[in-house]
Amino acid sequence: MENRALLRDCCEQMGVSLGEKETEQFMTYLSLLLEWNEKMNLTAITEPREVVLKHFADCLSLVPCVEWRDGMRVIDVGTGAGFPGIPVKIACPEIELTLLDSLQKRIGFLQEVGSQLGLEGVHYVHSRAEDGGQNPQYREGFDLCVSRAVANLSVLAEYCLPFIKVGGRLAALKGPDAAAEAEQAKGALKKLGGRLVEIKDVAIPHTDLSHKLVFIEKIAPTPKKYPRNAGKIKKEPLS
Ligand SMILES: C[S@@+](CC[C@H](N)C(=O)[O-])C[C@H]1O[C@@H](n2cnc3c(N)ncnc32)[C@H](O)[C@@H]1O
Repeated sequence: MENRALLRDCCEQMGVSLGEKETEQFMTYLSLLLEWNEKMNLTAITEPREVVLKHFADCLSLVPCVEWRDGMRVIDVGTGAGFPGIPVKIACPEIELTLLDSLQKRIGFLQEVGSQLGLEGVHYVHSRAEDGGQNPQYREGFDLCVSRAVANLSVLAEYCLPFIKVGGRLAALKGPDAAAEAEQAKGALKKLGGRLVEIKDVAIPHTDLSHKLVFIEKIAPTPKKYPRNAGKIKKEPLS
């Protein structure tokens, strides 16, 4: 199946509506990703079909699981080449999206993607999550934080929860060990003002792959001492 048709079929099966314009935006994103990947390390996945399934469809699986609102403030922590933030933004253009990553060259790539796709309401932030979460400009300023493949849930919670408003959510795209990670992160979530809401199983069409979506609600402000510095977070994960 040709890439456009494959993407549209995945979307149909997942209940994501994608028009002509959005489909073309994905095709431009695909070309840019593969072109820039020859000059810099953006993704280990280099087959166009695999990009459509393992990056685009994988990230779009989040779309039917969230109530998207006009002007909703969303941050993607450790976005890398834009996953899951850019696919979500293409499918839900009404959100305000902040893409944060600690690698400047990836932010440069994302700015080019945003410009070529004509995306509006996207903010590009070169920062470590630990620094961004202590910055008053970003702290507790988001309705939703999304993240994929950045850290285990205890560490990820310390990176992400400081960005989220009380009443907002973290949606983490996780592998098969999500439940065990969530169990291990219980103490961390409590200290950071979070509460596990649900873990959803998601199947990716046209593959035998599945992943888990972990939803955490922010129920209390995060104490000022979190996030700690990078060394501390990794050496002594909260428990
Ligand atoms: C394995 S990649 C995953 C990228 C993307 N989320 C995806 O699913 O394809 C991890 C990304 O997180 C970024 N990262 C790791 N630690 C970070 C931190 N403390 N603050 C901000 N970004 C971080 C890295 O630069 C990298 O781009």
